[in-house]
Amino acid sequence: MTISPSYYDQVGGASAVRDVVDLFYVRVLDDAALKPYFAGIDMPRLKRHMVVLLCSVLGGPDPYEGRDLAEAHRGMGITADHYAKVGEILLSVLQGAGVGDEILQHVELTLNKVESSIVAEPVGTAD
Ligand code: HEM
Repeated sequence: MTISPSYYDQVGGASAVRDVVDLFYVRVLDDAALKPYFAGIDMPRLKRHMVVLLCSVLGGPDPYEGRDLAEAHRGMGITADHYAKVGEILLSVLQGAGVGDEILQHVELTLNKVESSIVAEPVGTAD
């Protein structure tokens, strides 16, 4: 019987995820529309929490112990457009790091699932 390695192992573990997260925030802060959200934020701490979250989404060994995503983003007024931009940056950095389609799809699905916790406006409502 073959036990296939977790997505976490396939992407190269914590050090690969750290590299992805570093580049992710470089790209996010490089975007004039996104940068203001991060004014005054403790970026090393944010990066640490994002690394642990992304590792756990990929099936890594440690559970995410940062704040609940709804609580962490409450009151920021994040729009669906800005959310989409951030999601695209994450997927493009993962793709640039050589992460395969199956894992990209898993991350995209997860991003869709947590969107309503993070954006400040109703998601997917017609009126
Ligand atoms: C795309 C999905 C997103 C994920 C998975 C995510 C994940 C996280 C995580 C894990 C934290 C740290 C929570 C903690 O303090 O324990 C955080 C905080 C934060 N996020 Fe996000 N985030 C996302 C989208 C966004 C977007 C779209 C924006 C703004 C455009 C944003 C802005 C922030 C800011 C400013 C903080 C710092 C909050 C603080 O320390 O007070 N995030 N996010």
